Amino acid sequence: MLAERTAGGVSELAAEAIAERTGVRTHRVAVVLGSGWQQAAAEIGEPAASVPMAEVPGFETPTAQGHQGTIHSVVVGDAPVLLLMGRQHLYEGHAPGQVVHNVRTALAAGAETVLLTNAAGGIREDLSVGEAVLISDHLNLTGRTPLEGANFVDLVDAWDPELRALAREVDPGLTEGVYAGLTGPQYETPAEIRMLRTLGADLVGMSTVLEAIACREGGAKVLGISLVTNLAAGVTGAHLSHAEVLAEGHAAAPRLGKLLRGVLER
Ligand SMILES: Nc1nc2[nH]c(I)nc2c(=O)[nH]1
Repeated sequence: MLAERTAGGVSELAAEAIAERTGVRTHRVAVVLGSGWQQAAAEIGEPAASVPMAEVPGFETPTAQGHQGTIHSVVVGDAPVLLLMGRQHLYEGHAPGQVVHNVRTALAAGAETVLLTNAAGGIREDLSVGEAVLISDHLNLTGRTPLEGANFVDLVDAWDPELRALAREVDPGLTEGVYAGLTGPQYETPAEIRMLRTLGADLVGMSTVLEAIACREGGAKVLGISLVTNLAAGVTGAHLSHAEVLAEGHAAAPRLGKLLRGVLER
C-alpha cells in the first residue's frame, strides 16, 4: 500500500535504504530473478551484502512459492550488481505500481541496465523444457499498465537489440521469442494457447511485461530471458503443475547462472 500511496517517492526511499544497508551508493546494473532463476544467483557470485525485501520501503515479501524476497549486492568483474530475488505479481492482488516497485527502485539506485528473468510456458513448437529464450518483444495482455496520465512511452526496441546480441555472443545457441504476459494465476486453456500462438506469442507467463514498461519509462535498457519450464497447455496432452515448474528451474540453474554471469561480465 505504501508503494500505492507515495508512488514516485517510495522507490527513492527504497534505493536510499539499499545504499545504506549495502554500503553501495550506485548499482548500474540490476537483475530480477524470477521463478527458477534464484538458484542461478549463486553462480553469479557471493553477495557482498544482502537485505531482506521486507526491510526495504515499499516491498512486501513475495508470497509466490519458491521466491526468496531478498536483495543482494554482488560484485561482478569490478562493478556492483543489484540482484532482486523474486518479484510481486498482479495475481497476488498487487496494483501495477507495486508490481514494478522492484525495477523503479533499481532505477532509483542508478541502474541503467535491467535483466528481467522469468519462468514461462513454451508455445512455439521448437521450444523445449529447460531452454532459456531471449525475449525479443512482448504482448501485454494484462489489461494493466504501471504508467499514469499522458505518458506515451515508446516501446520500439524495448527489448534491447544490443543486449540480445551480447547474450547471443555468450551463448550462440540462444533463440529468441515473443513473451505474452497475462495476469494468471490460472494457466491457459488449450484454446487460449492456440489464440496466443495465432497472436504471435512464443512464450507465456504471468510477470515481466509491466516491469519492462516501467524500465523503458525510466530510460533503462532491458534484456529479458525466459526459462521454459513447461510446454504450454495443449502443446502436449500433459497437465501443468507449478511444482514441476520449480523443479525444472532447479535443474537448469548452473547453466542459467553461467549465462547470466557471462552477460554481466561483458
Ligand atoms: N500464463 C502462464 N504462465 C506460466 N508460467 C509458467 I513457469 N508456465 C506458464 C504457463 O504455461 N502459462
